[in-house]
Amino acid sequence: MPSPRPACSRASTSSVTCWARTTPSNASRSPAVPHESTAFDIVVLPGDGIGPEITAAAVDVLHAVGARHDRDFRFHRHLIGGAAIDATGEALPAATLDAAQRADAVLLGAVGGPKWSDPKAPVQPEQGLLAIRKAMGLYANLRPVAPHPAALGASPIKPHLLNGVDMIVVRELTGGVYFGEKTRTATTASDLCEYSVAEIERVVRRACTLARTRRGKVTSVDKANVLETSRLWRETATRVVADEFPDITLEHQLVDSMAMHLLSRPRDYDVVVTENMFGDILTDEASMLAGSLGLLPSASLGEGRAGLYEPIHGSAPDIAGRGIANPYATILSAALLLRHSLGLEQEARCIEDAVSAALDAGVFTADLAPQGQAVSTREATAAVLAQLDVACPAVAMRD
Ligand SMILES: NC(=O)c1ccc[n+]([C@@H]2O[C@H](COP(=O)([O-])OP(=O)(O)OC[C@H]3O[C@@H](n4cnc5c(N)ncnc54)[C@H](O)[C@@H]3O)[C@@H](O)[C@H]2O)c1
Ligand SMILES: CC(C)[C@H](C(=O)O)[C@@H](O)C(=O)O
Ligand SMILES: [Mg+2]
Repeated sequence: MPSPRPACSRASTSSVTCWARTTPSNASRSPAVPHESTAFDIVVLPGDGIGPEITAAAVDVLHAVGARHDRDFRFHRHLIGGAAIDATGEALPAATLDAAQRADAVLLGAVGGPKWSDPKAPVQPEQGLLAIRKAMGLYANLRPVAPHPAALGASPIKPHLLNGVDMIVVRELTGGVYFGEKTRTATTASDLCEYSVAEIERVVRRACTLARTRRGKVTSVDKANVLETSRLWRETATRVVADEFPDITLEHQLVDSMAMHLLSRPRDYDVVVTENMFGDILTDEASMLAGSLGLLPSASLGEGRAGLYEPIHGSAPDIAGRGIANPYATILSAALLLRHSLGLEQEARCIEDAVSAALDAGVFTADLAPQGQAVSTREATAAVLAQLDVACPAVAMRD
């Protein structure tokens, strides 16, 4: 297994030229043996809002990488979310789930939007996303946070706090309050938050395995001063680390103060493991370390090889259809797909280096750029495609 090393953009002129690589090969999932095959079936779920724009960008990049490396990526588009509700009445049609379960990997844009947000509607787009995660057993959602040196100016956090920040949040994805029983009367409502020991153990093990390939530190985030589920979480995490990962430094952090420390001393964190809802909220907050929601990719993994890859952001209805969404988070999610599901580490690095080089070259969409200097989604994608040559010369020659 290659040891983790920083990704250095060859085009970089910044004094900090290495973009910390946050997802070392095969580090966070069951052994991913490099694939013998050169043909791969990738299910693409564009979804709603900016989903179609950003998945189109990532597919373009995958096509280009596939062509350069003689890989046959076969894309199969299916419906999910609001688009699926409009067409079939269901947020996750059976045909979509079936295709996803047979694919080598799934690339998803985003779901949801005002068109489908009536709380009284029989089905909501977000249910499709939760259902596919659950049905595919994708319990570990890896959300790397490594601010790019060229984009530090877009962050509201002081640059001296950001240099060297390199963490991965491992968010539990198929349990907790998201999936507990819901009740509703005219005057009350409840959402049950439930976790089993087995659910906590497996995600903590995933976090510790990942930490072993990094700085060996795991921060477990909970609310053990109030919640029973958090007390079970803390107890279980402590036992798993003591029994199985004595080499890992484990610290516990309450989620409210974590929200503060994340911004005041983000460099201190290596692997952060937490339950479903805390992970959702903390990672949107952490995106401000990187400068934009549009920069953070994610990988949702289970025990099998196939995973689901999506940016952490949503369907951004406020900018949908305008061609200005930042495609980098989705393109970087495609890189995670190549690494974790297809075992194509070199190709994954190629994409990451190309995005890094595009950022170094100042190719910023509106979420990152000073007013008047922003490029469109397509221009940003074109810059990544152009940088594939610069970022991967050795691969280009080999092929
Ligand atoms: N994984 C998903 O499919 C997912 C994730 C989060 C939210 N959602 C859904 O998305 C809808 C909108 O939610 P929201 O507005 O709270 O969150 P959001 O992430 O869609 O948008 C929040 C803000 O960030 C901006 N933004 C997000 N992605 C961007 C990108 N790639 N480039 C530039 N700017 C970007 C948006 O324009 C908006 O101002 C809701 O229906 C929500 O349920 C879906
Ligand atoms: C849309 C919503 C169900 C989803 C979540 O909360 O998991 C989103 O916020 C995310 O971060 O992927
Ligand atoms: Mg979220």
